Amino acid sequence: MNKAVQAFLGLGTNLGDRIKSLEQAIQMLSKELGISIIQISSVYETSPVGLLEQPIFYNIVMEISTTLPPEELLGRILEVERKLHRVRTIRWGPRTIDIDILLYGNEIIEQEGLQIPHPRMTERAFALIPLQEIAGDIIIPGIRRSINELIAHLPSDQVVR
Ligand SMILES: Nc1nc2nc(S)n(CCO)c2c(=O)[nH]1
Repeated sequence: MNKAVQAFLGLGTNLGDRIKSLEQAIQMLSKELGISIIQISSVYETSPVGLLEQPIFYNIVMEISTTLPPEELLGRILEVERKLHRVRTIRWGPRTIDIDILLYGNEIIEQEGLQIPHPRMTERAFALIPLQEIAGDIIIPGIRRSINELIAHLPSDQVVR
């Protein structure tokens, strides 16, 4: 039995019934062997980052405890996205659900298709603010600034409420 690792997932959706998509993703992840959901942030309404001309996103961050190695965790996540009809059309475009691995213990992973900590999380209010809500004192491996400091330095155009 592998040791359990604390990990944080970022979930986002801006297509279709956004609350339903989040609920279904949470339900599916909670059924995955090797994944236990510890806590889930509030739902935040967030302005799109990346491709700006698209619908408003709903975002959450969840803390999990997992015995799955990172690659296996990613595989399970991609499977949940696929089941929720995540169609990868336009990069940065609208999606029914997007699940990112933000943190996996204190690990730093740089692989094709798997970068942890998530490479853009320190610039994204939609990841940092829900993360602050459930784990404000967490240290991001390789980043010297605290979550609060990172949030304080974000561009003001990212609206999260
Ligand atoms: N506000 C917001 N903007 C986003 N741009 C992309 S791409 N995504 C998908 C997550 O990488 C999001 C998102 O989840 N929320």
